[in-house]
Amino acid sequence: MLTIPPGRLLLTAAQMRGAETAAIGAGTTAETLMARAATAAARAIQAFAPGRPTLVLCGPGNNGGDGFGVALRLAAAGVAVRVAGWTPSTGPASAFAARWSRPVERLSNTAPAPLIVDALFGTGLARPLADDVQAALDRLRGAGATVVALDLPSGIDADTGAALGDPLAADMTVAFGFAKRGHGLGAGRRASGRVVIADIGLAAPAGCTRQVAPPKLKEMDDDVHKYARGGVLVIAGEQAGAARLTALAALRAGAGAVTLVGGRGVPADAIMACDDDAAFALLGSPKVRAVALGPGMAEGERGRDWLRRLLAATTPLVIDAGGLALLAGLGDRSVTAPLVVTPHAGEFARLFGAPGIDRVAAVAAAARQLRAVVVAKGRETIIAAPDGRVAINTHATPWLATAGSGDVLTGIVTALLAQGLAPFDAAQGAVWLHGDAGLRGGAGLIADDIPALLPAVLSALGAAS
Ligand SMILES: NC(=O)C1=CN([C@@H]2O[C@H](COP(=O)(O)OP(=O)(O)OC[C@H]3O[C@@H](n4cnc5c(N)ncnc54)[C@H](O)[C@@H]3O)[C@@H](O)[C@H]2O)[C@@H](O)CC1
Ligand SMILES: Nc1ncnc2c1ncn2[C@@H]1O[C@H](COP(=O)(O)OP(=O)(O)O)[C@@H](O)[C@H]1O
Ligand SMILES: [K+]
Repeated sequence: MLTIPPGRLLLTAAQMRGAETAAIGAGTTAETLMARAATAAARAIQAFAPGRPTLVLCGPGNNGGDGFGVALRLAAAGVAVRVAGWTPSTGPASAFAARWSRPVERLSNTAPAPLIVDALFGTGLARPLADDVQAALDRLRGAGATVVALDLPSGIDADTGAALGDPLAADMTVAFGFAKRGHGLGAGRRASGRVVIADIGLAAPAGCTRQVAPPKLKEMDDDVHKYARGGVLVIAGEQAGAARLTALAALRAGAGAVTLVGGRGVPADAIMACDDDAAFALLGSPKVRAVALGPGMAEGERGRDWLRRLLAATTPLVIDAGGLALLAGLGDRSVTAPLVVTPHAGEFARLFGAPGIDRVAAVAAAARQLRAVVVAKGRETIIAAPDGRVAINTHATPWLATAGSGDVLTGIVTALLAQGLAPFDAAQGAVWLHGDAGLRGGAGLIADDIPALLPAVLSALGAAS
């Protein structure tokens, strides 16, 4: 049995401003927060690349203020530091800039150094990088310096990870207070390098997005029986491969018994086969604790019947693949069953419309609208619950982008639901296990390998032998 511990928080720029305002309201000044940020960053830099001649690029806002603070601390520690600025500092940053008594070089013609500290823009980046800033970054990029970004690589949108320019790729990013969503998404994920969190005494507001954490395994009761471990029913179409992958994955992920309807030609092995009528009869019995609908399924009246029936039932349900196409065509999407849907990008757009630049917001809205847990699969898988909770999984590999990989994920989610996990926890646990199996398989991975890798994944989490 898995339990899902809370993972690392990922804040938006607005949530960071809220945390800052609350701290300032409680008596901490903006200058104190900036000093804490600079001290923590200077320490992290000294540990990462000790004593290296350094160029600090300082922007006009508080990110630049952090940069001046870092420059002052590195210089005090005896490091050869130069500062280049773009436009004069404003707000609390100007106090830190004023303490820097050495020259401030012009960003447009400053020479590189072995270590570059990027303190141009952080959470306040509001528009694409200006041409002269971009030109300076492009010139400095060519020098091959080690890059440390303060809070975010300059040019990355804090909320979406979108590139508002072409940032210097950081070897390390020192994030102040909390990681931001942009560190884990899109271009921001690539540009951030290793993300180190510097505690500056801020409290996070409620309801922040989290990164999916590795699940924890609780020991299995030694007198358990197969149906107590969770029976799964898989309602598949005619494609035997997809059906078999889902059913096998459910078994490997700990379902005690898996019954498969459809998937013509699937060999019996450990999978129990039955027909639609027998499966209807099983619904609601203790032999079926969760149902998967859709692997290998084409659109048609049989699938629509199943969909209507399952949505109006109370057994936890996972809908994927062909089941999602049927759901997209359904006029009334009211749901009573605890529901998890697992669309890839194309299926998501068909069901809910194109997500636009803010995928997290789009997936959260979809979950609210459908009153279901939505698992939006991809390089970063975004998992949203109807109550507003959102988690992001990056523990995966592009080798998982292989035919049938999604069918395997469906089986794992269904098995975890059958074991009694709540839909949001089952979805997170399954996505992490699937990602970990992919990482273990590595190069050459095909979907058939993923169920076979699950025993090693579960053992590493401490499954009882
Ligand atoms: N939130 C907090 O509690 C703390 C934040 N701190 C720092 O403050 C940063 C946020 O500071 P700010 O809100 O001042 O924002 P930034 O310093 O990230 O950038 C804002 C400044 O850049 C300008 N600007 C934005 N986009 C631009 C663009 N594309 N081209 C040119 N100019 C642009 C704005 O007009 C403003 O002057 C954080 O990333 C972090 O580094 C730290 O000092 C510690 C505490
Ligand atoms: N670039 C990527 N990096 C990591 N994981 C990926 C990437 N692309 C796809 N995946 C994962 O691979 C799986 C593919 O699922 P899906 O598209 O439904 O495949 P299929 O329909 O062939 O079964 C999902 O779990 C998805 O998150
Ligand atoms: K920065």
